[in-house]
Amino acid sequence: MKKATLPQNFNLAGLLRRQWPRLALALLLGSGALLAALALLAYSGHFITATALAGLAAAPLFEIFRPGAIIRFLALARTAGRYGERLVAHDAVLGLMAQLRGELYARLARLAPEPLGRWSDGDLLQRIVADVELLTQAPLRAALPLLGAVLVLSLTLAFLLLVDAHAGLAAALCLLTAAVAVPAFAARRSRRDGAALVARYAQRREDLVDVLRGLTTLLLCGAWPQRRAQWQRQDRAVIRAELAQRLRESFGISLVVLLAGMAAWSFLAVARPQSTAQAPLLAAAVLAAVAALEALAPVSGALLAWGRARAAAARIDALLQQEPAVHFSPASAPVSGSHAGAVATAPAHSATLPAACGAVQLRGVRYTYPGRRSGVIVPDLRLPAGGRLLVSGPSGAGKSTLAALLARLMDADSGAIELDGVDLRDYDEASLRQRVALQPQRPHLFAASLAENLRLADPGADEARLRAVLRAVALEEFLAGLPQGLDTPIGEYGAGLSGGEARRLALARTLLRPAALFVLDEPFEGLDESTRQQVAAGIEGWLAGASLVVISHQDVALSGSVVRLRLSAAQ
Ligand SMILES: Nc1ncnc2c1ncn2[C@@H]1O[C@H](COP(=O)(O)OP(=O)(O)OP(=O)(O)O)[C@@H](O)[C@H]1O
Repeated sequence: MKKATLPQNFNLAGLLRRQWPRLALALLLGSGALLAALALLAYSGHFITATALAGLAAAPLFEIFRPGAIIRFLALARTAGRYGERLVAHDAVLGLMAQLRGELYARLARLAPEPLGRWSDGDLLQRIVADVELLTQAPLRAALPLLGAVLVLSLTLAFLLLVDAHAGLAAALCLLTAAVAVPAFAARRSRRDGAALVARYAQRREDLVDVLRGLTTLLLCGAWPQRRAQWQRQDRAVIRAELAQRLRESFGISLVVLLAGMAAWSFLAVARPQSTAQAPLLAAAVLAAVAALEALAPVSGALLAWGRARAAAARIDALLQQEPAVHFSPASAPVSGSHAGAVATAPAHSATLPAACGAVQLRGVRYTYPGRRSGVIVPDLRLPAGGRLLVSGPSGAGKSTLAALLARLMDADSGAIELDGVDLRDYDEASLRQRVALQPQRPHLFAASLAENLRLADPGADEARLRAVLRAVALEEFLAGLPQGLDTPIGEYGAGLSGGEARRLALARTLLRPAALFVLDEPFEGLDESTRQQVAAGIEGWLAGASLVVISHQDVALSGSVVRLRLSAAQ
C-alpha cells in the first residue's frame, strides 16, 4: 500500500519547507525590491541635498550622470524585484496548493464512506477548498512579509546608527516600536480572532450547502423565511468579524506610518552633523527611516494572516486525524475463482480452494455503529459460488449494514466474513473491489451523460454492452425515447429521471462490474410489479453464474436454490 506522504500533524513550518527553494528565491526578490525602494528614496534624498549644496556653493562641476544612472537602476530593480517576487511566490503557493489538495484527496478516499459520512458536505468543502487556500497562502501573506520586514529593519537600523549613533538610537526606538509593539498587539489577538473567523466561514458555508440542498423542503415546510433570517444574521456576523479584523489591521498600519514619521523627525532632531558636507547623508538617513515604512506596514496584516492560516491548518489536521473504518491488506490474498468471465483479471487461484468464485461464509458476525447501544447480529450462513441469497427483515434490522459489511465498507466487530474461503480482511482493496460489486440503497448518480455514468463501472464497455445492460434493467424503452440516447445528460442525484429510472440506471452500472459477488440493496424499490419481475429476470440473465445477494422488502422470485435470511430488529 502506498504510504500517505502527508504527515499526520503537519505544521506551517513543515509546509514552508516543502517549497523552500522557490520561497527563498521569492524572499530574495521581495527583499531586493524593498531594499531598492529604500535605497531609491535615501539616495534621491542624498542626491537632491548634494545638488542643493552644490548650487549654494556655486560649485563649477557637479557629477549628475552617475547618480542619475543609480536612481534609474534602483527604480527598475524595485519594479523587477516586486514582479519577480509575485511570480515566484504565486508559483510556489499554487504548487503547494496542488500538492496539498492531491494528498488530501488521497487521504480522504480512505475515509469514505465512514467516518467521512459524519462530516457535512459544507464543512468538508470548506476544509478542502477555503482552509487549504488560507493555509497555502501563509507563505505569501505571512511568512514573506515578516521575513522581509526583519531584513529591511535590520539594514535600516544599521545604516541609521552608522550615520549618527545618537540620532540612530532615537529613530531605532520609534522603528522598533513600529516593528514589535504594534504587531505584538495584532499577534496577541491574531490566533483567537483567526480561529473565530475561520470557524464562522466554515459555519456559513456548511449552512449554505445545507440550505441549497434542502431549499425545496424548506419552502414546502414554510420554514424558508426563518432560515433566511438566520442565514442573514450569520452573514452579518461574519462581515462584522471581518470588519473588526480589517479595522485593527488599518489601525496597526496607521500607527506604523506615525511611528516611521516620528523616527524620521527624531533622527533629524537628535542628529549633530559635524559639517555641511554631512547633510546629504543625513537626508538619506531620514528618508531611509521613512522608507522602512513599506516593509513594516504589512507586518500586522501578516500576523493576522498567520492566525487564520494556523486555524485553517488545525481544521485540516482534524480531518486528517480521522482513522479509516477499514485498513486494507497491502498484498493480494490467494483467491480462488473461475467464475466464467466474471473476474477478468482474477489472480491465479489456489488448488485447495473451490473452483468457482463468489462463495460466501458468515460466522458470528456482529456490528454496532459508534454511539449506538444495540448492534446488528447476522446469523451464520453459507452461500455457495453462484448461489442466491435473499435478505429480508424489518426496517432497521441491519440489512444495509450486512451489505456494507459484505463489500467491506466497514469491518464486523466480531466474527468473520469469508469470500471464496478467504477472510475479507485478507484481500487487498483492488482484488476485493474486483470481486464484490455493491449497489447501495441510495446510489449516487453524477451530473454527466447516461453513458458516462455507466462507464464508471466498466470504462471499456462499448455501446452494445451499455444498451444490453440497460435492456436487462428494463430501461430499453426509456432509452429509445431519448433523442440523444446514451449521450443524454442527467443531473446530479439523477435529476431529470424518475426515482425508478434513476435506481435502475444505478443498478445497470453495478451490473457492469466484472465481479463474482453482487450485493444489491433494494434494487426493486419504487418499481411496479411487472417492471420488478422484468428487472429480476434481467438481473438473473445478466449475472448467470455469479453469486447474488438481494436485499428486498418484497418477495422476489429468484431461480435456482435460494438461501433466505431474515434479520430481526437490531439488539
Ligand atoms: N451510519 C450510521 N450510524 C449510526 N447508526 C446507523 C448508521 N447506519 C445505520 N444505523 C443504524 O443501524 C441499524 C441498522 O440500519 P440498516 O440501515 O442496516 O437497517 P435496514 O435493515 O437496512 O433498514 P431499512 O430496511 O429501513 O433500510 C438501524 O438502527 C440504524 O439506525
